[in-house]
Amino acid sequence: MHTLQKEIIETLKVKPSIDPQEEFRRSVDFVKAYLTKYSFLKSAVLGISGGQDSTLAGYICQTAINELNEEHGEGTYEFIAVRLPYGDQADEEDCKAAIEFTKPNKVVRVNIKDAVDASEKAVKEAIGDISDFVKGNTKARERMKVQYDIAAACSGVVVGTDHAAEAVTGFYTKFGDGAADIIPLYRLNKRQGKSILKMLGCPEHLYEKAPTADLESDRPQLPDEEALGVTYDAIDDYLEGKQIAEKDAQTIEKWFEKTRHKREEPITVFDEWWKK
Ligand SMILES: NC(=O)c1ccc[n+]([C@@H]2O[C@H](COP(=O)([O-])OP(=O)(O)OC[C@H]3O[C@@H](n4cnc5c(N)ncnc54)[C@H](O)[C@@H]3O)[C@@H](O)[C@H]2O)c1
Ligand SMILES: Nc1ncnc2c1ncn2[C@@H]1O[C@H](COP(=O)(O)O)[C@@H](O)[C@H]1O
Ligand SMILES: O=P(O)(O)OP(=O)(O)O
Ligand SMILES: [Mg+2]
Repeated sequence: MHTLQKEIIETLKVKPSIDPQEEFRRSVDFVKAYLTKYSFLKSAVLGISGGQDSTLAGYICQTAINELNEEHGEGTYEFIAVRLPYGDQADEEDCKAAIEFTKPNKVVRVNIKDAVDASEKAVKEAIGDISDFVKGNTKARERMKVQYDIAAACSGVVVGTDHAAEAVTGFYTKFGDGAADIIPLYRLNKRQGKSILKMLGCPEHLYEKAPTADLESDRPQLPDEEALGVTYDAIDDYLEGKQIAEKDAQTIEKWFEKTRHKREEPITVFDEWWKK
């Protein structure tokens, strides 16, 4: 095994194989324990995109909230699913299916288009043109901002969907979807998340769907694998400690190094990691 591969697996705490039921319970218990530790917390807030990760995180949250309400009285806690389209969402039907499967206590919808377009206009006036790619990251940050507004108004925590297969490549927007209060999928790779959804009886098309950040208007629904230049199968194998094609390992490790800053706190005079 590559030395870096070993370091990555240890850092991201990935197991070579999982028992889906056991890992599901571990995440549910984690959400329950966190919410009950701080008595003012009453809700879990999560953006539901119609993709695999938010479907899984949503089901985990709703299960945790249902159990908390059984233990503490109906209506004490709620899971708030947040729809955050930029205008019309191409995979609207998947989003509806994810909500039907997770059965949130509450669904709210905030169209982020006006806010993102206003920000783009103001920044363009100040500094000149910004690319569609940069605007894509503004969408992710606007989504996170809205979730924090809702969490603040509803005594909630913002739930993130980061997991090992995204963390290793840093395939998320810094302080956008990379920002959250709790991340119950941390430690899982993509196929482990899929196996949990399968065990839970999730509609197959939601976990077999091509993962997409869907941030760029010029390249709608661009598959993550195309943007990354490596498949999730290869990433998952790498994270499970398997030997993969040298070219794929190099691609993964290049992303890992390039995005190291995203997995650290903002850099201070005391930090040394970036000098290596
Ligand atoms: N598929 C899509 O539709 C789509 C669109 C946009 C972004 N993305 C993905 O989302 C992710 C976010 O993109 P990104 O990484 O370009 O933007 P980002 O905003 O997440 O990170 C880039 C920013 O991080 C900071 N930064 C960069 N290198 C640094 C370093 N060495 N030390 C400290 N700070 C540093 C800078 O502020 C830079 O602007 C990427 O993985 C990208 O591919 C996908
Ligand atoms: N369209 C969306 N509506 C609500 N929430 C969304 C939307 N797109 C993304 N999100 C949230 O961001 C994370 C990360 O998405 P990636 O596909 O991994 O980039 C997603 O799990 C939602 O919580
Ligand atoms: O984060 P999601 O739910 O959008 O899943 P995916 O990353 O598979 O698009
Ligand atoms: Mg997605």
